[in-house]
Amino acid sequence: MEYVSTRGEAPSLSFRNALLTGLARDGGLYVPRDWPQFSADDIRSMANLPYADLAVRVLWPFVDGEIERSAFEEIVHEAYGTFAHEAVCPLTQTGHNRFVLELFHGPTLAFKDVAMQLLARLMDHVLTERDERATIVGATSGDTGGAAIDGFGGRDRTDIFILFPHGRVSPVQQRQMTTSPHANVHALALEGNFDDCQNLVKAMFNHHAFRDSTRLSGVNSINWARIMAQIVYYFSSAISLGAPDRPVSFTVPTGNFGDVFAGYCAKRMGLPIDRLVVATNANDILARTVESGTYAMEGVVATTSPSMDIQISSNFERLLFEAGGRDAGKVRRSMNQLVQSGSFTLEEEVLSAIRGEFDADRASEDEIAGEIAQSWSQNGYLLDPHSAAAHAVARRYAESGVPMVVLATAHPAKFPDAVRAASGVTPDLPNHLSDLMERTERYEVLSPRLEMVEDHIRERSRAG
Ligand SMILES: Cc1ncc(COP(=O)(O)O)c(C=O)c1O
Ligand SMILES: N[C@@H](CCOP(=O)(O)O)C(=O)O
Repeated sequence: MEYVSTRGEAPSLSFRNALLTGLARDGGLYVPRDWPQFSADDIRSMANLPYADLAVRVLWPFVDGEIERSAFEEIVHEAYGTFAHEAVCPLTQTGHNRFVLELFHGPTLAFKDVAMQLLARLMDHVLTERDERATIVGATSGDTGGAAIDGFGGRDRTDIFILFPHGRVSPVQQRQMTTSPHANVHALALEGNFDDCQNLVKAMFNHHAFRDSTRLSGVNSINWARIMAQIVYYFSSAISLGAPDRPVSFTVPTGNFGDVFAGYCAKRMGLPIDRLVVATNANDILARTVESGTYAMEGVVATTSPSMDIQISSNFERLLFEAGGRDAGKVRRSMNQLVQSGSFTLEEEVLSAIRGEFDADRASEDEIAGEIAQSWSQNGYLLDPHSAAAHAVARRYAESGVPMVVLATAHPAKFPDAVRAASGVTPDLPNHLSDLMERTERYEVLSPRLEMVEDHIRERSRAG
């Protein structure tokens, strides 16, 4: 499979090169040249497969031939062997025709593990085959960082640098990044918000001399392989609920638009998805965009769902590319306008293509707290604030006869203060993290200046 950039000016790449590249050299994001297709019979034949076997079936067309099939199977099985639940991503029913897809049974209790456990092993495999090293950079609003550090920590071929907004992640999230015992892990607390961290990561990729000298690789959802891995759980949950013979809708707590874009990919591949509902917190740029047709940045407010406190939603660019008929010129113009004026307006046909697939809505802080409380008192089911935002929004989009699956993207124990305040219950961390708050922290505080961050990384990277 070949991968093309959403901005049309970078060379197309093979799977292995797209995996190691992260952001395209023209500033765009890679997407597959074609969408693999699964017929209804293909999907029927996937019923009852264990999660790892299903992942091999769904993902193989994206990898096809570039990694040996037996090695790929081994990597996938090893990645999902790290999950604490036999089903990997189990479904729980929380209401009439409403289900929660639990994506938090991985090592760091966040949905990021589903992709990161696979990505780290795939990168390691390719780097070993090529006898190369890489410098991994990532920006996080809390969860990507911990998951990446768990995936890459101790791997000899990579040094990993994670930029997080100082003081704006939960204490559990911070410690998952700052207590790694591995020398190849570097946690960097930036004086700024998540968008500042993400802008710095993109600026490092766009600084080609730095990028080449440090052999930069990215693990944010700008990396296609992150999205790819997340497609699988749309298949597993929809098949459990009757696909391909019954359509299913999904509500997805959204920030960088990676997770919900993976649902869109699943639909393009033949999975009968009815609606994809984008759920935001008070940082509702995506809900406003779908309502008004204008993507307009405002300030970020800190919420109890910090991983969604985002204004620059990277993967929306992938959707613009698809909804605009893969017109890279249009994407470039919109992205340039965003940089210059902080907003862009969608053409009528692009907006109507988006509205044809997506709904979007927000949950306020009060609604999120109310949802955590209601779910606990009615069902004895604890939601974390991100999942609660989606669960609250999902109630508004119930359709008779179509199951609604709400993606639960984090374990409530990652956000104990917000969960306790809303429900009166303090969720416990699982055993493997029970001493997390006593572990010694190691991190550097930096100001969000490109030269300073680059110098810091250059001095510590072993890849150059
Ligand atoms: C717990 C949680 N929920 C939801 C999101 C939003 O996901 P995405 O950025 O893929 O839209 C994130 C961060 O990515 C997260 O960590
Ligand atoms: N919410 C994310 C932000 C980064 O998103 P990514 O999916 O692009 O890595 C986080 O938790 O860090």
